[in-house]
Amino acid sequence: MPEAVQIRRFVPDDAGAVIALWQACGLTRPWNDPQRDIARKLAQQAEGFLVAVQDARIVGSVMAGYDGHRGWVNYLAADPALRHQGLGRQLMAAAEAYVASLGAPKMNLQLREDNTGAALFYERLGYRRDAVLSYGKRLVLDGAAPPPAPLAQTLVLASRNQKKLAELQALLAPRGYALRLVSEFSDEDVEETGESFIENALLKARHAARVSGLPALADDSGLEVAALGGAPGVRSARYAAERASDAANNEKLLHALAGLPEAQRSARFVSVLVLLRHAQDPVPLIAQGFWPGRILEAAQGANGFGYDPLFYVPELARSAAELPAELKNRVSHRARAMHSLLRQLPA
Ligand SMILES: O=c1[nH]c(=O)c2ncn([C@@H]3O[C@H](COP(=O)(O)OP(=O)(O)OP(=O)(O)O)[C@@H](O)[C@H]3O)c2[nH]1
Ligand SMILES: [Mg+2]
Repeated sequence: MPEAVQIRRFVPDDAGAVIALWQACGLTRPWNDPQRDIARKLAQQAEGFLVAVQDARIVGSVMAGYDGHRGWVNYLAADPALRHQGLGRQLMAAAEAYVASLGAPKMNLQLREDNTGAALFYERLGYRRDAVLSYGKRLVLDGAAPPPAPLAQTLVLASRNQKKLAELQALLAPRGYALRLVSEFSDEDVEETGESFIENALLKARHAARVSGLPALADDSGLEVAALGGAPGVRSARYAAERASDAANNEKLLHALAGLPEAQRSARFVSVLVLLRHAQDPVPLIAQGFWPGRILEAAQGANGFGYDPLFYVPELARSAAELPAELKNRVSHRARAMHSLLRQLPA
């Protein structure tokens, strides 16, 4: 006899099974990349992404969220082998409870006009067809080939941090850009004298564009801890000392927060990206990305770099150093800044 269905939050390891389920239920469409849809949900109200599990198998899913006016539900899927057993109803009840807990006064959903089976299902749950037309406009063409790059395909990266290089390269490769490190062109160290991430990123990018003759990308990033008034902030790399090791910085941070309860350990990573077309570019492209979390009491995980082992990501219930590189690169401050930067590039 199969065990009872459990509904729980989606975790990244569920992705393969969930996508297979969506395919079995006919929910995938060429213009919606399911991996990207999952990544987007993990970045927004991730706790509204639920799965149904039976005998350690994913048999259902639902994505719910609240936009400040209405609750919305997407990707409701129930294993076709378990039809008519109340699984869809159970998932919808969980989705409704979630958006109601956020204060949403009404749940909305969209159905394709020819999906009469689903229409009957929702009517049985008390949903009524609204006298409205649904309009949409695509802002990102997920399924389409990437637009041609407007810049030279090779950019110089104004950084000496190999971990940043790896993350930024992975983010830019799908758009056809390659990165070369500034150290190929100059050994000179740029002093990061700015008070803001933007100022420091500009200093680094100007220098790299000048010594290489290439368009330049710089990332200035860091960790802001609320209880420390935003420190270490722009000084994150040199918090414990000039050229401090990650371990020394982490140790100093733990010490500074010693004894503080969880509720007072909130923090965020910040990444500012600057892109200059040339060394004198008067109109730099600038993008900022933020990643909220909190500081753990002890290091967890071995991936990533810097403060990753101390940075806990509540939506994923893991430290940043426990995330596979590919997942960190979908949800991090750097990924968010890069998506914003890419949106500013002319198509
Ligand atoms: O755990 C982390 N995960 C991250 O994803 C991350 N991003 C930034 N940081 C911290 O902030 C400093 C940046 O300082 P920063 O922008 O000056 O970079 P950097 O000095 O390492 O290299 P460069 O690019 O300046 O050459 C870094 O060293 C780290 O301590 C991170 N820590
Ligand atoms: Mg630096």
